[in-house]
Amino acid sequence: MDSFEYRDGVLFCEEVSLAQVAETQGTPAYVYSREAIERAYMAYANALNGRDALICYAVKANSNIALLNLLARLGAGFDIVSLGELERVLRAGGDPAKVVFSGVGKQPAEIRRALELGIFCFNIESDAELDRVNDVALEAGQVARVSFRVNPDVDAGTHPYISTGLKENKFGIDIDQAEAVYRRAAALPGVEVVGMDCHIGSQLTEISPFLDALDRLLALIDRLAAQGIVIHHLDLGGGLGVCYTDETPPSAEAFVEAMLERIGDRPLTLIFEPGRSIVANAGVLLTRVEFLKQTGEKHFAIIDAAMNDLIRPSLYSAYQEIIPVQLNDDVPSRRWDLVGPVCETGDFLGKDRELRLQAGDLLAVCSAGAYGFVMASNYNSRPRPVELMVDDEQVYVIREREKISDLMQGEQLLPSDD
Ligand SMILES: Cc1ncc(COP(=O)(O)O)c(C=O)c1O
Ligand SMILES: N[C@@H](CCCC[NH3+])C(=O)O
Repeated sequence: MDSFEYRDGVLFCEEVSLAQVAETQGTPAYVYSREAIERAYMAYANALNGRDALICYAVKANSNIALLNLLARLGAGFDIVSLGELERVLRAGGDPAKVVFSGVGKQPAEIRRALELGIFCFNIESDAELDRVNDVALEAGQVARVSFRVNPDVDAGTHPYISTGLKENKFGIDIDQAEAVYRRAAALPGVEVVGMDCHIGSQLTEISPFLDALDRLLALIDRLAAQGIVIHHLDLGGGLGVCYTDETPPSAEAFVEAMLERIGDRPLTLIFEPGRSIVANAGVLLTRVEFLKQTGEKHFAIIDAAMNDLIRPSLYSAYQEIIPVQLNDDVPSRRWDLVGPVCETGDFLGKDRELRLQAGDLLAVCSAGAYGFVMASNYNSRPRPVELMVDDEQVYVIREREKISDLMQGEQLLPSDD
């Protein structure tokens, strides 16, 4: 987290004190560093230098339009999974011609709109979806460019909830059935076969599962070529992990170089769909300690952020580092469970954390830039946090804190009984 560092005992994001940010913007608050986002994106771009490639940022990781706009300015394409994400990309100034559309359940209206905008490619995940895309394209008088998401049946070695490349997962087309699907697609008038894609899971900390998947896909590409079906692009998905605590994932450069080396001089346009590795460590969730409380042997710090603001710890038992915004060596250190105000036992952001805490202290939950705000909910009728982008000395509100009135928007009372 280079863009976040202590200066005289206070945590800064770039040139901005996070204590100051909490004072002016309140808590909980998501704070992102522009510099960190751009650096993470450029690590991919530089490693691909000169190669025919597209970096399609996975919008699901963090879909704020200000953030998408920064990436679009750097030339990014986008990996989307819904009409909502597609419209966000457009609003952010993204180029539809650099959009790939993933996801297992694309609706006809979503396909229609994507065709109308001329996206780069549909990443198709089943036989039935192929028929739907073909039908919608024919109705629209268009031809859809398609790739098939091949499930290579490799173990990504990650949390079972975020592993996607095994036979037992719902994603993609079994590699053993893929040839037949490609042959069928090649004969359909509403689609043009252009690519192959895969995505084997998220938060991968080793290169070897990517290489295993790549080898299986390259062999399939060769088998298809022998049948006259030419694959023009290969999309390796996202999935590169980040350091939340002591993980040591390969750098984006090392990862891209390993893929390039294995692909050699094959005439393939390469696509990557990174999400987490672009934004996770570019963001923190700022929160304030409301109360300290002891029950039996346990010490709880009740903070103003909760599982509805950041669900990863509750959902995946994910570990996110939690650090003080202002260092305070005068207070004794002890182990705390950091819990939110939501009425669920599973509402915690960290357990058993050694910290020096007093009521009123500010904390930063680290690595919260990916799958943070986007997975936030209004459970317990809690307004979602403000999102802020720091750029050098400036702080920009890129999404206002929700108001109580926002929570009831669209709700209606029944007509009165009299
Ligand atoms: C198809 C696809 N592409 C890209 C991503 C982004 O993955 P990550 O955030 O792990 O890079 C995901 C989510 O895991 C995905 O499902
Ligand atoms: N939301 C998950 C990752 C899911 C990846 C989406 N395909 C996480 O927070 O780790």
